[in-house]
Amino acid sequence: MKVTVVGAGAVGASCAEYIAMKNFASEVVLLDIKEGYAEGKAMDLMQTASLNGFDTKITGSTSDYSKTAGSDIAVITSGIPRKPGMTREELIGINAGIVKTVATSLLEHSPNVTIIVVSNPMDTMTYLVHKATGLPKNKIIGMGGALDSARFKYRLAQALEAPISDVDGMVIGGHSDKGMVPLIGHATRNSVKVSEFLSEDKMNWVVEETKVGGATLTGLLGTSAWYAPGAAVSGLVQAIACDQKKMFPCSSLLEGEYGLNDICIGVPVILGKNGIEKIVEIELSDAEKAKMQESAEGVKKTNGLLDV
Ligand SMILES: NC(=O)c1ccc[n+]([C@@H]2O[C@H](COP(=O)([O-])OP(=O)(O)OC[C@H]3O[C@@H](n4cnc5c(N)ncnc54)[C@H](O)[C@@H]3O)[C@@H](O)[C@H]2O)c1
Ligand SMILES: O=C(O)C[C@H](O)C(=O)O
Repeated sequence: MKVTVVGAGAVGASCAEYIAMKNFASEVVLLDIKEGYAEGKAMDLMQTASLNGFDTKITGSTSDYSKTAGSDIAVITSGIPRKPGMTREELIGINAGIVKTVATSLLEHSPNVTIIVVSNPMDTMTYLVHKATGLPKNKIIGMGGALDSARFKYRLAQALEAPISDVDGMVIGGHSDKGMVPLIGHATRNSVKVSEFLSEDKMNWVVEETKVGGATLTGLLGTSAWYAPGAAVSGLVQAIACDQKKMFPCSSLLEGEYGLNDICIGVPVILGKNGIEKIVEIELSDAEKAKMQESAEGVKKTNGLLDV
């Protein structure tokens, strides 16, 4: 199993590290445009192999896509991150050009690749990869909901004063400060709805903190987060590489599901060796449907800025 990660910055290196630590891939190629940067990150990570006990071979490449040839899975993290006070949507001007070039270069050397899009604004970048590559829709996956759901569970555990392993919950919709739809009505503590334990105010707090999860970290760090994003990507890569049939909310091209068309947005999907093997349509309340609709309108507005 060969995995390429484009962009050897904070998120790309974290992806490579978590993938290697899980020891399921034979090879990870890191690629960046900064001369020597991916090679340096790869060497540093390889020097953790004997310490951390993995056999995955990590190599680096400066802009040489021939090194990525025959990749089964590629992760696109190249592009700029936001700074405090910015929205993810403001990154489109620079990141759209980068993501389009990267996706087409990947495909030239790996025609059967499955692409996981991370660069922001992620739902729009995922849509752009569809338009730019023409790959089948099961082979293009946007990562956002897996991360947002992890943040949702973190806040749920805090509010419940419970261990995270006790809680379950999912975030669908667009990966944006306003567009996320944390499904608080479906969230559980050991199969019991969290509304049995939490006041309306506490549940609202959980939802609002989840939606601004990325912005809160950007404010603290001065740039956006990388540990949880890298871990979330590694979970998707592993589900595909190991044919796990695991369910994650991912940005997926919709053709009528959830009443939406011609849009990539976060919905629950089953990930296995064929990428997105199924889009799962869950029953939403009227309020949740309205939020999903509003979220989709936001994503479509950003898609409208693309030159496709
Ligand atoms: N979807 C998500 O949940 C999620 C989570 C975290 C970050 N992100 C996004 O991921 C992106 C990367 O974030 P980061 O913190 O790693 O940024 P970073 O600046 O640390 O790394 C980005 C890397 O991309 C490289 N790059 C730029 N253009 C390139 C090109 N044409 N080809 C190859 N490499 C190129 C840069 O040299 C840099 O090393 C940002 O757009 C950020 O918003 C998304
Ligand atoms: O917040 C960001 O801009 C990066 C990423 O989308 C995140 O949610 O951490």
